[in-house]
Amino acid sequence: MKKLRVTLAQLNPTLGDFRGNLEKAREALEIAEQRESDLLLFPELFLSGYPPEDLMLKLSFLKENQATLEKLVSYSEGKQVAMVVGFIDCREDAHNSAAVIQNGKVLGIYHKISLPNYGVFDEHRYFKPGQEMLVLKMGEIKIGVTICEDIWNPVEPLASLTLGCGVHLVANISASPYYVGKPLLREKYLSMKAYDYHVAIAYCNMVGGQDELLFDGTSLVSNPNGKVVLKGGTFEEEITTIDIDLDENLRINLLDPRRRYMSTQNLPFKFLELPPPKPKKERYPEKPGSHMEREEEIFKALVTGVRDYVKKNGFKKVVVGLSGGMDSSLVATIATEALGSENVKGVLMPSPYTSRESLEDAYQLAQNLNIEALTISINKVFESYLKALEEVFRQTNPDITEENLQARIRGNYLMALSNKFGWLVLTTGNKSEMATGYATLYGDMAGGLAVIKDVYKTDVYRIGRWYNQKKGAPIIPQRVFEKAPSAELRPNQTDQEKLPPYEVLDEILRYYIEENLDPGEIADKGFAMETILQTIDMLRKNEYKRKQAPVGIKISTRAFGKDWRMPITNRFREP
Ligand SMILES: Nc1ncnc2c1ncn2[C@@H]1O[C@H](COP(=O)(O)OP(=O)(O)OC[C@H]2O[C@@H]([n+]3cccc(C(=O)O)c3)[C@H](O)[C@@H]2O)[C@@H](O)[C@H]1O
Ligand SMILES: Nc1ncnc2c1ncn2[C@@H]1O[C@H](COP(=O)(O)OP(=O)(O)OP(=O)(O)O)[C@@H](O)[C@H]1O
Ligand SMILES: NC(=O)CC[C@H](N)C(=O)O
Repeated sequence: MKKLRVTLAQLNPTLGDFRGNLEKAREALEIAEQRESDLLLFPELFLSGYPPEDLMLKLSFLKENQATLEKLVSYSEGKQVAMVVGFIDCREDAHNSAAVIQNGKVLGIYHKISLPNYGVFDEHRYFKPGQEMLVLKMGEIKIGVTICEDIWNPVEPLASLTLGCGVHLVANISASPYYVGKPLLREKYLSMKAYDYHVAIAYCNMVGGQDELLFDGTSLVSNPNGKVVLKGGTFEEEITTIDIDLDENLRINLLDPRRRYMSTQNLPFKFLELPPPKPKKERYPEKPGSHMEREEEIFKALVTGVRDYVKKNGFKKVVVGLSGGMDSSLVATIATEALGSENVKGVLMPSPYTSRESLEDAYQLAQNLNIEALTISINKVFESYLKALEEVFRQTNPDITEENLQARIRGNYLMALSNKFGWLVLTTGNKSEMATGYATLYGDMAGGLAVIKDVYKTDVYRIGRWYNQKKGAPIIPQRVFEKAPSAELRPNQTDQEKLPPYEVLDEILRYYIEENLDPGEIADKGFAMETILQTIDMLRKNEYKRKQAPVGIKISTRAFGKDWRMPITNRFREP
C-alpha cells in the first residue's frame, strides 16, 4: 500500500518579516512532526513573502532570506518530516525556489520552471527559470515538486513528471492571487488536471493580503480521480493533514489508459532518495469542504484585505467619512468586521446640502456598528474658502469648483485626524466611480487604502444586502438602499445626472475592462452605442485620477492596479 501523510501549512506570511515568517514555519514544522506527517508543504516564497517586487534587487534582502532558510534547516534537526518550503535561491542568479529539507539538511532545491509574466505577475523581471524537475522518492512513492505557475502551464512540466517520471503525487507550493470565483475555478482546474494526468495533487496556497493582492488559501488535495479529498479554508490560516492513498493512480491508469498514448518533452529531472513513509496507527480522513456564495466570498476577501493592510503596515485604527450613503456604510461595516468596533471611527461632516435623512442614516449606522461617531461641520470652512476666493472668482458662476471644495475640506479633515491620532483613512470610492472619475482628486480620493476600489456599485448594494440578511437585522439602515445615490454637493444632486444607470454602466465597464471587448462587441450585447462611447470616454479621460488614487484591494480579474497599465496620454480610439 502506498500511503503518504501530507500536511499543508496554509499560512499568512508578511513580506520581508523573515523572523515572523520563520516563527510560523517553525510552529507548522512542530505540528506536522507531531502528526507524524511524511511531507509538509509551505506556500511559494514563504520565507520572504510574495511578491517581493524590487526588494529582489537588494543583496541584503536575499542574504536574509538565505539566513532564514538556514535557521529553518537547523530547526528541522531530529525531525522526520520532509518539508518543501518556498525561498529565493540566489547564487549566480535568482530563482523562485523550493527547498526540500529533512532532519537538519537541505536535500535538494527545485527552481520554478514556468515563470508567469502576465496580469499582476512580473517574474521575468526578477527570476531565472529552472531547467530541471525534482522528484522525491520515498520508498516506492514518487513525488514531483512544482511551484505555482508550473501547474498552470497547459502541458509541462506536468506531462514530463507524470508520463515521463511516473510520479504518484504532484506537490505544488503556491502564491495564487485571488479574484472573485478563483477558489472555485482553481478547484475545478486542479481536480481536472489530476484527473487528466491520473496523478494526485497536493496544493498549498498562501493566505492573506499584500498591498493590492489577496491570497485566499483554499489549498487542496485531489486524488487522481479528480475528487477533492481535502480543502483548506478560504481566507483563513490553517494547518491541515490528510492520509493520501497513492495506489489509486495505477488502478485508474489500467481502467482508463489514455496516458499510454500521450507524449511528453521528457524534461531532465533529478531523483532525491528519502526514507520511506512509516506505517501509522490512526488515520487523517478526507475533509472536502464547501463553497461560499459570491457575496460572502467578496465580503470575506475585503475584510482580509483591510485587516492585513492595516495590521501589516503598523496601524491599529482607521477612520471613514460617513455620509449616510451606501459606499461609506459598506466600508465602515467591512472595517468593523476586520478590526473591531473600537478601532473604527466614523466622521459625519455635514454641509448645507446634507439631507436630514443622510445624517440620521449615518448616525444609525454608527450606532448599529457600535463605532464612535464624530461630527465636524464643514460650513464655516466652506464659507471662508468662498470668501477667500470671492475676488478671484468674481466674474464666474458657481460650478463643480465649489462642489469639489466641499469634498476637499472633508478630505483635509480626515487627513488631519489621521495625522493627529494615527488613524488610517479608508476611502470609499467604488469601481464604477474610479472608472468614470466620479470622485474628487485630493477630496474623497484622499486617503490610505481604497477598500472597495475594485467593487462595482451594483455589487456594493448586493454585498450590503447580503450582510444585513446574514445578520438578520438592518445594520446598514434600510433607507440607505432605497434613496438615490448622491454626492450631496449641491441641492437635489444625483449620480445619474452624470452617469448612466449603474446597472448599465457596470455591465459596460465589466465588458470593457475585465473582458476586453471593443465598443461594437459590447453593443452586440444589447447596449446603446452612445452610452458605451460615453462610458469609455469617461474611463479614458480619468486615467490620471487612477494614477493618483490610493492602493485598493483586488477582487476582480482586472483591477485598477498592477494589471491595468494604461497610458494617460492616449489618442487611440477603438474602431
Ligand atoms: N489629464 C490630466 N492630467 C492631470 N490632471 C488633470 C488631467 N485632466 C484634468 N486634470 C486635473 O483634474 C481636475 C479635475 O478633477 P477634479 O478636481 O477631481 O474634478 P472633476 O473631475 O471635474 O469633478 C469631480 C466629479 O466627481 C463627482 N464627485 C465628487 C465627490 C464625490 C462623488 C461621489 O459621488 O462619491 C462624486 C463630482 O460631482 C464631479 O462630477 C482639473 O481641474 C485638472 O486640474
Ligand atoms: N456629509 C458627509 N459626512 C461625512 N463624509 C462625507 C459626507 N459627504 C461625503 N462624505 C465622504 O465622501 C465620500 C464620497 O461620498 P459622496 O456622498 O460624495 O458619494 P457616494 O459615492 O455616494 O458615497 P456614499 O455612498 O458613501 O455617500 C463618502 O463616501 C464619505 O466618505
Ligand atoms: N505565483 C504564481 O505563479 C501564480 C500563477 C498562477 N497562474 C495563479 O494565478 O495561481
